[in-house]
Amino acid sequence: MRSKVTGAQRWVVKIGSALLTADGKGLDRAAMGVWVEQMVALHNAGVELVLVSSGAVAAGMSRLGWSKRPSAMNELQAAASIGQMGLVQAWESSFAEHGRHTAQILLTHDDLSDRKRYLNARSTLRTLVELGVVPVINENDTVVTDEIRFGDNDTLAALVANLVEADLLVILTDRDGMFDADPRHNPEAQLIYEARADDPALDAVAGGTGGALGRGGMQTKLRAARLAARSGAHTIIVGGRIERVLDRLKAGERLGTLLSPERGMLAARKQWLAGHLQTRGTLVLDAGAVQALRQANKSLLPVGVKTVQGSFRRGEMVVCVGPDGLEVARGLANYSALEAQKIIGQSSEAIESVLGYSAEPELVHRDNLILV
Ligand SMILES: Nc1ncnc2c1ncn2[C@@H]1O[C@H](COP(=O)(O)OP(=O)(O)O)[C@@H](O)[C@H]1O
Ligand SMILES: N[C@@H](CCC(=O)OP(=O)(O)O)C(=O)O
Repeated sequence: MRSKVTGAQRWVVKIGSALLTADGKGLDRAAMGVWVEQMVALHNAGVELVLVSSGAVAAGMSRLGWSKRPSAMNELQAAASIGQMGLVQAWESSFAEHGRHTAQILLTHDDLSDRKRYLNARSTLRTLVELGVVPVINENDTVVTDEIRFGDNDTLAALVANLVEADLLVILTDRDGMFDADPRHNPEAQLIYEARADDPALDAVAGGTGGALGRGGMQTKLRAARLAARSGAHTIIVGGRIERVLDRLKAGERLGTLLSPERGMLAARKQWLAGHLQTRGTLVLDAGAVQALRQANKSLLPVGVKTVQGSFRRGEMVVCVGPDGLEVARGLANYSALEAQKIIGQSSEAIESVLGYSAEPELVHRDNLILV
């Protein structure tokens, strides 16, 4: 029984090109329908789901009648933009049969390394998930080159797992999981059931690149598991054609390869925060706020802040000091310095009328706060 999997509340499910297309002949609608049924069952069981779907290039190739993946970048990008239409239509109509909506999100890695875009993507995704809609994410292939060339949606899925703070990343692929050698070349290869994501022995076994349609192979899947582990997520690499694979994973069956993070989710996040040394401003707290942070492990609300110093943007690191000027904590601000100036000393309910909008009730959420 895999308790980390059965207990996971937020899943990112990534489906690769190798699986989505029926031997290069367009999208495998029947297979998509079977995954959708299972995803809907997970949803009904209270699991929050985000889907990362490849397959745009492969679907575009089929619409254009191309049998060979083009090597020219402009042709790949054209194929992706044509195929993306079919891809989202197929997901939307399949989920609609179960009364569920989907939402299309196209992202690039650059979007996620820019703090402001990162926060915007995060709040959109959170809102969609709260609305019970399944976001369907793919790379924005028109504006990127490296990712489409390397077929690296595995990395995108891991970045999404970090973004939505998923506890589980499920990478569905055309093999049963990660083997101790490339099964295409070594029929004796054995499935690895469990490992620590950071185990260096895995580098040697994940050497080969992918198949004709997918491009990343196991290497990008391993890297994805390591990235996902940074925010404390577990990763499962598993065969998407295994019967009722998602249902069985949810039931705790030992399928595929489970790659575990070295630390728990919150610990991983706090560690990441602690390594974030550059601070952009200071919040001076009143005695009550200092006590709430230190003794009750609470979030910092605007009402407990007396002054704001420095110039910081939403998402940047600020130092929190007590009335005596001594550092109490540091954390990521939910509002910029200019916005913070306007809302300090006020109740969280007042944020909306002061700013004209309200992002979060806290100035710094406790998950983004480390006590000093
Ligand atoms: N150690 C390994 N275990 C399993 N598969 C491997 C391994 N090394 C390389 N591979 C290859 O990786 C392929 C899956 O990657 P890829 O084609 O990129 O799929 P996807 O489109 O699902 O991302 C498999 O078909 C397999 O041949
Ligand atoms: N974003 C592109 C390429 C991504 C890709 O091939 O990734 P994968 O099959 O997951 O290794 C697509 O949708 O076709």
